[in-house]
Amino acid sequence: MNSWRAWMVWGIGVFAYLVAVMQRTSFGVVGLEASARFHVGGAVLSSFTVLQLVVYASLQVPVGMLVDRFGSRIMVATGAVFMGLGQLQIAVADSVVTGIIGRMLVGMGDAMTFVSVLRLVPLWFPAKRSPLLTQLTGMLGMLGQLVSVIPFLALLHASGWTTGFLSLASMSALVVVLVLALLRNAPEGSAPAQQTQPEGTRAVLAAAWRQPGTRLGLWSHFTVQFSGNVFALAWGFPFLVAGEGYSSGSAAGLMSFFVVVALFAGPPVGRFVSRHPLRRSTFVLLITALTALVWAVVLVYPGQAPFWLLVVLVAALAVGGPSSMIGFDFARTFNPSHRLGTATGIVNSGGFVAALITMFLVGWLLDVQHAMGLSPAGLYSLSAFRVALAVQLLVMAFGAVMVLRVRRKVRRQLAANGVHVAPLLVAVRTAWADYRSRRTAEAES
Ligand SMILES: N[C@@H](Cc1c[nH]cn1)C(=O)NCC(=O)O
Repeated sequence: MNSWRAWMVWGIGVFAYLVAVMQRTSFGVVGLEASARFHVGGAVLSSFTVLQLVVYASLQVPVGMLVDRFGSRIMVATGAVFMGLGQLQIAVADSVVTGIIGRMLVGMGDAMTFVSVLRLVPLWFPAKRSPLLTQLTGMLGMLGQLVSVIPFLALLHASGWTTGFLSLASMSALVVVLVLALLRNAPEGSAPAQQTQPEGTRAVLAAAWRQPGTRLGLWSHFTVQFSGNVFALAWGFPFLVAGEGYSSGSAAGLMSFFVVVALFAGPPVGRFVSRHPLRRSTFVLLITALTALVWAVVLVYPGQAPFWLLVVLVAALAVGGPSSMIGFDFARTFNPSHRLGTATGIVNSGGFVAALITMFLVGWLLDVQHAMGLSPAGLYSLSAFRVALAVQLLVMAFGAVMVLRVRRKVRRQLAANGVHVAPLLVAVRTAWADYRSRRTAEAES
């Protein structure tokens, strides 16, 4: 394996993903301008994001199957073409319908990128590097969110809507050129994806789904990622400002802190996964329990929650992003490479489906309380948010139960292959005893 080539291919893949994240988040940062351009309020504007996410989530499995069939190169390039066309459309759109079509095109292209880029990792790098590189892919891609918050917003303010979105479209054009010129599906000599696929497309899907490791990845992604998405993409800002009564400047600060924590948490999570592959689901469950606990404290806190508590909440939510990458690690370690795209697509639909369901439930619970006169202080009152956001605890509990159920199957499968996972307490006690005897041996030598 030619290592500089592997790094170049991965680097181009990561750049394509970073641009996809930038396209994905670009609309969210221009809420005020979009409101004026399309003459609509927040509710209609949020439907732009929701529809984009619906398209993204519903395409994950088909995209995964296509990546296995045609390889990453063509899928990443096609994704960039769709995103470029979507942003061109937004650049000239002046009605809600034409704007939504643009965002849906962006969602389609975005859906094709992450799964395809992740598939490059095990094909170009040795297995021991995969957990960390998977984390780094997610982490570096997140920088795209900062690009849309800072330079894109500045350009749009300086040169106007059309120039801003045309510049985004040109970034996708650059991705198409780079990918077609330099990105290859696999190192020379290893057979291209479509030739190594011994089963038909449907059989690949069925086999990926039947593998309990894929479903453990799906439920891990479902359980640990959605709360952060719901917060960052939909309800975090209204909760902090209208519910908790903080200024929009403080809320924006917390949102930026979210990105920073998610960025820095990636490598430690990757290292943990490399060192303790048999404790991946336990890690997911611990982070979920921690998130649920912090949410519970925030939601029952009498009156306005103190700022430090919200900082803790945002940190817990942000760690959910890198932790959800463990889901892709399950997909990779339990599936052969010819169905890795399909398995990754199945996993990636988990967190986004959970986020969409929860976003809807929170909105619905706010509406119901208001309609029934249960939130006299207003639709977005703190008491109404408390009830509505508590629904997340149910979704987390459901996901955790599914993780535990599928994990039993995975452990039975591992045991059949001679790998026995000791109960956590036994493993911790053994590790502690090993550590103590190492220290004693060091002290005596
Ligand atoms: N878990 C996220 C990515 C991530 C990594 N670090 C923080 N977030 C994920 O599943 N991403 C899919 C995508 O298309 O972005």
